[in-house]
Amino acid sequence: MHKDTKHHNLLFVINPIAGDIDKEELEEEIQTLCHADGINYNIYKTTGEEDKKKIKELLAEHKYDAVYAVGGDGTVNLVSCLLIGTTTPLGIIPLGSGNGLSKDLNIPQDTEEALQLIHSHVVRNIDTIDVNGHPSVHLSDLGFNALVVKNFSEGDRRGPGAYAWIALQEYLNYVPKFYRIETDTETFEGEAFMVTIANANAFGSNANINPNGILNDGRFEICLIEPFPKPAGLGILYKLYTGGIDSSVYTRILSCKTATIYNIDNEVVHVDGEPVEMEQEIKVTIHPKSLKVILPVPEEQQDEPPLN
Ligand SMILES: Nc1ncnc2c1ncn2[C@@H]1O[C@H](COP(=O)(O)OP(=O)(O)OP(=O)(O)O)[C@@H](O)[C@H]1O
Repeated sequence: MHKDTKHHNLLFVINPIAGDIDKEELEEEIQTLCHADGINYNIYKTTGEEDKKKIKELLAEHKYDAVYAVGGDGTVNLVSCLLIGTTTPLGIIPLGSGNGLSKDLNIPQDTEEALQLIHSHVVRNIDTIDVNGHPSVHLSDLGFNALVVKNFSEGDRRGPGAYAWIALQEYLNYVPKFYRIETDTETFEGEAFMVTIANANAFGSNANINPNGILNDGRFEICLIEPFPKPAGLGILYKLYTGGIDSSVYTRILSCKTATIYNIDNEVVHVDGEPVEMEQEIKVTIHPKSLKVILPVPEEQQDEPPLN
């Protein structure tokens, strides 16, 4: 068994609806694993109402060694908001329709394997981003994708098929919006199809909008897809799914530590997959290494003796 530290007291925040996956068996597995390792644990099931307040109360009452978010990127964001700037690490058991951050962190997508992180892991620090007071750990967007996310979250159907269908319908009529973006190093002014504020790399769909992003380099990227003729859409999609979007003539990447985005056309915004209402002026700042995350033990360390 290899660990940076042994955890004795865990909280699991389970989103029962995430990914449309039944999680009752998972609760039994958590019980078996924790009992086998002498770990105390609590489970909090989200309701979608006042979850942040209730989890905050649990965190104040108990001294948890780690909190596992069991769900998709929305659940990961909910838990992260409460752990940023603390010494308590975030664990992820990816069980949503979008599990983007867990993929960027190389957390196993298989539930049994991800649960092994309870026994064996390392803890590392990653950057987080503040988007007008909303913490973002993964990817936030203005423009086309944010509109699709909003329509998807308001719809009844879940899953990648429903998302793709909404995206196709919106794509046919979408008109790029106007933005002014001032970063600590450069200024962009013009129309864009999509503006992504990227701490990480790829959306849960595996579309890699920021192939060279590093989660702990003290910087974030603003990834622009500029207006393009509709027939070029397939080529852009291909590059998004093959890790080459930065080579497209329609993209521009601004690497920075701070930025102000003037959302002049009041386009919709999402933060880590959740639609959010925002002012026209959006201030973005990086908080370097402000969140501790639980990760698989890197292969090269697997034969070393445990630290304690
Ligand atoms: N018990 C619940 N009933 C309904 N909605 C819930 C419940 N618990 C959490 N939610 C909502 O689930 C969303 C987060 O879901 P998450 O991203 O973790 O999983 P997901 O399957 O990827 O979701 P989505 O498909 O909506 O992106 C939040 O909008 C939250 O308000």
